[in-house]
Amino acid sequence: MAAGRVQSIAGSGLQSLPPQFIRVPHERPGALKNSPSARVPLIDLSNLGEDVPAHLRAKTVAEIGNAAEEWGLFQVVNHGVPEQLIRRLQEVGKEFFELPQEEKERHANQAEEGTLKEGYGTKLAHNIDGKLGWNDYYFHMLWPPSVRNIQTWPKRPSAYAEVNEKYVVALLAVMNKLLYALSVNLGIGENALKEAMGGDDLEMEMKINYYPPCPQPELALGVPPHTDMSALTLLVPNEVPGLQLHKNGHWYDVNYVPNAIIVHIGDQIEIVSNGKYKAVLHRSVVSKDKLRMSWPVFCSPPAHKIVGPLKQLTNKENPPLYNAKTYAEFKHRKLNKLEQ
Ligand SMILES: O=C(O)CCC(=O)C(=O)O
Ligand SMILES: [Fe+2]
Repeated sequence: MAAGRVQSIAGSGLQSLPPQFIRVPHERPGALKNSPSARVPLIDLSNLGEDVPAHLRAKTVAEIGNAAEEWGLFQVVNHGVPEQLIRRLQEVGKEFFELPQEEKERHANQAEEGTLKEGYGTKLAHNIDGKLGWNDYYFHMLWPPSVRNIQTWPKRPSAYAEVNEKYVVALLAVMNKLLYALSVNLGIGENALKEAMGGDDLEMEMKINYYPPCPQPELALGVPPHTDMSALTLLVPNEVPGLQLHKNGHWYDVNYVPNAIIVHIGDQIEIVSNGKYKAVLHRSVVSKDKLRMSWPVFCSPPAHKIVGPLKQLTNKENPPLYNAKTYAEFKHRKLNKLEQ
């Protein structure tokens, strides 16, 4: 099946949702009534600064550690990424999606089932009765500069590359702070997690999610339930809520906090921490009359890096709970639904 763009389908003025987007009843957003809005932990990252009293820093490290253990997701404020830069990132991403369809198609990726390829895309169903998400996306490598393929980035708007290059530098500092705090909280030395994720070879990938208004949002999902394969995912949404996380058998809305960055613990941090930190199960829902967009940046080890439970965290009483393997192998297995 050729990939129909959700944006084009949405723009054709439908009154009801085409069948390929209708989820089975138990997957529908309304299946669990009154899913409460979760007050996910909100953490002030300025308290990790060098000039902050030691007891405040220790308190922040503990807050981050607890959030990673209990929720696998939290939001950070005073993170050091300028508000204006986040706004620019969002403007240039939105402007790309507002280009004429033929121009967007010139950036179309060569998507194969179950993989993300650089460029503009729409996910294909994984199997014969697989349902589609109400979502188009753009995906490209962002960091380090040696892995960027600028020719796969949007060419318009013309500020796109410059804004993204600035954004990733600011975001790298946030990622480093988080990996530092997560390491210190495990009592394994402040650089241990960064090193376990590849040190300076750690990679960052930009995804822009575009969720147009949906005629029957109660029957659809934007992105179906999953944990991210990454180490950490750092996401900024627009102001339209839609991210939900699964906790204690319920789906909870993640509340929108202006200018906050949403941090997801991904599979690789769960593995190296031998399960102490939890990769968060999450999904996105869509809106009847509003455009939702989100900008997750996936921070992941390079393909060749072997990832397994850290030796310092395992012993006779705490045997390793995960098999060590390269990140490339992990991805291959997850995308093809093979046992890890
Ligand atoms: O749009 C969102 O808030 C979540 C998207 C997501 O989970 C993903 O793209 O991996
Ligand atoms: Fe995700």
